[in-house]
Amino acid sequence: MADSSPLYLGLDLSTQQLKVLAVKSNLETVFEEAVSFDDDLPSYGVRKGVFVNEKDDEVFAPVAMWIEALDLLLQRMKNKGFDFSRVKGISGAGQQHGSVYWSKGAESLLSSLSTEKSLLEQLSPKAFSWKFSPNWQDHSTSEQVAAFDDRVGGDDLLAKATGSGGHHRFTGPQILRFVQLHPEEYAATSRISLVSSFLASLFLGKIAPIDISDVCGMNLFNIETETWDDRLISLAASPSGTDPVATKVLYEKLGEVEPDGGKNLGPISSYFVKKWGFPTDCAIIPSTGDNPSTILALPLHPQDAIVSLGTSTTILMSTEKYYPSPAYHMFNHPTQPGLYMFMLCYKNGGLAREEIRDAVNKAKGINDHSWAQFNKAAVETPILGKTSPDDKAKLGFYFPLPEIVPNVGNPGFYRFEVDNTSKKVEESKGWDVTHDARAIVESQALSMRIRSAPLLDPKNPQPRRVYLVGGGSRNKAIAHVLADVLGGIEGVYKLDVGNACALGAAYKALWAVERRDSGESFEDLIGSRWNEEGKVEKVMDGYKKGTWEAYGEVVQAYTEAEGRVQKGEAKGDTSLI
Ligand SMILES: Nc1ncnc2c1ncn2[C@@H]1O[C@H](COP(=O)(O)OP(=O)(O)O)[C@@H](O)[C@H]1O
Ligand SMILES: O=C(CO)[C@@H](O)[C@H](O)COP(=O)(O)O
Repeated sequence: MADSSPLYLGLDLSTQQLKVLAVKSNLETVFEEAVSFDDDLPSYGVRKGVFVNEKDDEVFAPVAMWIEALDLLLQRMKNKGFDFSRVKGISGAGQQHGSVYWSKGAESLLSSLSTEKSLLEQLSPKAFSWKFSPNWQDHSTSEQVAAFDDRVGGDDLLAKATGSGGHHRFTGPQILRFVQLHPEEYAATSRISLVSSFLASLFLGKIAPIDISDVCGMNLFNIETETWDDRLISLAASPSGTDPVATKVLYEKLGEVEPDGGKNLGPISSYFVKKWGFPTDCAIIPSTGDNPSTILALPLHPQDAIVSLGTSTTILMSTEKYYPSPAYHMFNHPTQPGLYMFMLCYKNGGLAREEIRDAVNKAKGINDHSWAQFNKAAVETPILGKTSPDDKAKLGFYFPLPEIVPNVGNPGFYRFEVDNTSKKVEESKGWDVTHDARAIVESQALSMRIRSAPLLDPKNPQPRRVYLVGGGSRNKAIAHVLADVLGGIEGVYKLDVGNACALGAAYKALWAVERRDSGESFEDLIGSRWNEEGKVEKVMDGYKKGTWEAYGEVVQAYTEAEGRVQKGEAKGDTSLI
């Protein structure tokens, strides 16, 4: 007999793809599908999911492309025989910070969709006052970020209030720039969604509220008072920052924030029932950011860290401590009031590693994008590129794009050498590009190690476990170097679950629908059904005596070299070879 047990869908609308994953109540993943923006929707002409306007430091994506991706994803699911009638709940994960500007007619369009036509035909362009969404790689808002920091007395006070100092990609500065550059389109905007709440809105058939965790990526929400911060809303609303009418208008465009990550926002819109066969009682649960969603892909212990090796590279931890600093981000936990998510986000993550991979291949006369040479070089190069204890340590910083951590506006590649005895840090005259394969992963991991230290128990300054997720997690050489630098008392693990953000979203939908009452926590419900066998694979030992300590010895030199890069005092190179 055909299985008719409930299914829960998690979608991930990330930079390069829209993915979906379905789980059963016992947490078993039974279906996965994806649409790649570059490969499956070439007519938009995006590269790696985005358009880049280098002149103005803008990075953005067409909203229509995401809608067409959803049409295509559902069609592919149907073609594969997916049984929509079993879906009892849907939640999602969206690339963070991006904003979608709905037109005045949007709600009525969303609520009266005809099954004769696709979502794309009916919503684009009419449902939007602006056809693009700024992407998290955008770097165009320096002026606005300075205004945000100043508004509350500096980036440390902004971090205290909102969980982060001012950041180019954060939605508040992006909205202010939109107000300044596109006043007519802003006036024609009825509501502003994040990418996550945009996704939920499509399924709900009306504008969904912004989620309690993803809202922390806006520089607009005060985590301490648990409400929009009036000082920052009024700044984003008008360049003067003192226009009460403009402030009121922005409050209306943003709407309420939903405090319960497991709230049933309502049943799925009738369009999806009639067109695809979803049941009428399928619940739409708030979508959150892709990073908050990732920490829901497994029951995370205190002192555990997740390293997400996607387009961006992030390190995530769940913590009871609200310990804000402009050096990193704190978000509300997506399901548990009183818990927080710590995050560092590197723009030069996957794309920078790919540049080095290609340079290493080129140096070896290989003209493709395979990882074999990069991996060989990363594993065979000794720790910090030192072949003997007296050798100088090699430290590299690889920023083909402007970087978030540290805040570096000018792209470039920087190589330093550290004298073993004097600890003097000098810019290198250059080294063989094969050293860069290890050096880039060491550099990214050292940054994570140094900046996550305040969150770890000082008596136990290593994570308990490091979990790797995202496209790069299948790479054992990267895991090897990360393990050397970060340690990990129990080791380094790969979360073998397909897409962790989509899985976290599917678990969130499951928890929201099946929790006994609003008191049953996500951790309790998912923890009681979780069996790590088949889902978690140990890929490396973590702590290796001597190795972890060797990296400890260059922490100071690393901080000094990074400071020079940040202050523009290092020369660097514009190419690797
Ligand atoms: N074998 C591999 N080794 C290292 N990196 C890889 C490998 N396979 C894929 N990647 C990286 O994974 C990234 C995409 O990760 P993914 O998690 O799918 O993306 P997104 O962040 O858009 O969700 C690419 O930028 C690519 O560099
Ligand atoms: O900007 C951030 C987090 O602050 C990024 O992590 C985005 O959320 C995009 O994620 P991916 O598409 O790389 O998964």
